[in-house]
This record gives sequence, C-alpha cells and structure tokens, in this order.
Amino acid sequence: MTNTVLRVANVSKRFGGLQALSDVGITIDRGQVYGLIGPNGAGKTTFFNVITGLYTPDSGVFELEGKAYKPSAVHEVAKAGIARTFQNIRLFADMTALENVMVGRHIRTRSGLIGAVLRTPGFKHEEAAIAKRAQELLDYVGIGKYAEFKARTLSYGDQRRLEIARALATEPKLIALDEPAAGMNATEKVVLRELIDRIRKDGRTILLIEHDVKLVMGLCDRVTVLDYGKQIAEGAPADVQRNEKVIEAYLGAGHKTH
Ligand SMILES: Nc1ncnc2c1ncn2[C@@H]1O[C@H](COP(=O)(O)OP(=O)(O)OP(=O)(O)O)[C@@H](O)[C@H]1O
Repeated sequence: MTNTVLRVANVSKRFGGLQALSDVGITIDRGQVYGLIGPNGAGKTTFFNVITGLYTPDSGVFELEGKAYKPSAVHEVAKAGIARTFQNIRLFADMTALENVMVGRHIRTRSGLIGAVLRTPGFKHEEAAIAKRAQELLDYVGIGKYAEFKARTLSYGDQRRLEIARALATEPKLIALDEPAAGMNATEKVVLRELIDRIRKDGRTILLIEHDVKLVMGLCDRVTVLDYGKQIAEGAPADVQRNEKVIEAYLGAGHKTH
C-alpha cells in the first residue's frame, strides 16, 4: 500500500476576476499532521473547500491512497475517506452529542443514512453497535459525560471536540480540520493539541488550517504556506518559519497578520 494518503496537484480556482488558487499542490503521508497556513485571504479555505468537495476547481489532480477521486460533492468525498470539520461549527444543534456522532457513523454502515431515517430492521440491528462506538468516540475526545446533552448546550470547545468525534466516526483515511482552535482559550488549546497528537499517534492522518501559528509549528510535521493563492513555501515547520518569503508575507504591507 502506498504511504501517501493524499496527493493533490495543480489546483487552480478562479472567482470572477480573482485567481484564488494558482497551481497549488500538497502530498500528505500516512500518520502526518499537515498544516495549511497563510495570511488572510491567501486561499486556505478555498483550497480546503476544493479538496473536500465544497468548491469545484478549475483544474486539479486528486488522489486518495493512490486512487483518483473526484471532489465533486461533499458526501462523495466523505465516502471516499475524507472527513472534515468546519470553521463555523456545523452540528445538529438539537440532537444529542451521541446522536451527532452516530450520524457520522452511518456513512460506514450497511443500512446507511436512509435506513437510519426509515428505521429499517437492518438499521435497528446495527444501532446498538453504532451507539456503543459513538460513546467510545465521545470518551476518546474527552466529552463522554455529555453524551445525552443537546449539542447546542455544550461549550464552544466541547462542540469543536464533538465535531472531531463525528468526523472520526466515519473512519476517515484523512481528517481535515478547519481552524480547530478558533475561539478557544489557552487551556482549551492545550487540550486540543493533546487530542490531535493522540489522533495522530493512533495512526490517523490529519490536514489542518490554523491561524494559531504557534500551534501549527508545534504540531505539524509539514506545512504549506499560501499567499495570494500561490504556494510560497512547503516543508518542515522549522524551515518554513525561517523562509524569507514567508516572513515577508506575514509581515508585509497590505496583509493583516494573525
Ligand atoms: N465564494 C467566493 N466567491 C468569491 N470570492 C471568494 C469566495 N471565496 C473566497 N473568495 C476570495 O478568494 C480569496 C481567498 O479566500 P480564502 O477564504 O480561501 O482565504 P483564506 O486564506 O482562507 O483567508 P482567511 O484566513 O481570512 O480565512 C479571497 O480574496 C476571498 O475574498
């Protein structure tokens, strides 16, 4: 089996007159935490959205574990094996934490989502096993005791962890985290860092966009830096941090720094 989990090459995307991405590519190996950074408006979210099927690219080559995939729709990408979280948390607010994770699990079950909605016999049979696994995942991310709480009643940090549990429930080949530390306080960030570290140690592969450069540098094995839709650096965090173009992009006029 190939050691490369995700290979994306030559991704371009234009919004009207704006070239949001020009020929961007990344390769993520098994077990890596891969960071995507860059100043405001650099194209990080656009790239992320293209990889996960939310935006249709103008060009690009996409491979997951050596097999071509077409990022044409979010659910297709999820089926192919990429699970993601969102910058603006997207949970089923009035469902319990446990139910939210169970929904994530259903894309990997025989009866699927439709079976879940129709409550077919096949679904009922699977349901107990799904609930058990969902509870394990809640425990894993550290919010097991909130299983029966409605998602909207959880703290911001816990909602983010719930999103991660739901993504893990799909047994993804790659888990893509969109600004997982956004809005978190220092203590929550420490807990998040430990969680991402644990997910990696348990053999998962992670792509993340993050504004907290310290977190990225401490956590990631490799980093790509985007600026005005172009890839200006790629490599180990320590090297990228010293890169002249990167320093200029972050400190240069016209950009807000984070
Ligand atoms: N749906 C869209 N329609 C038009 N322009 C867009 C759209 N999405 C993004 N853009 C533009 O593309 C460029 C890249 O935006 P993007 O959100 O990908 O950057 P980013 O690096 O994620 O920024 P931030 O750090 O602020 O989240 C920006 O100039 C943005 O205004």
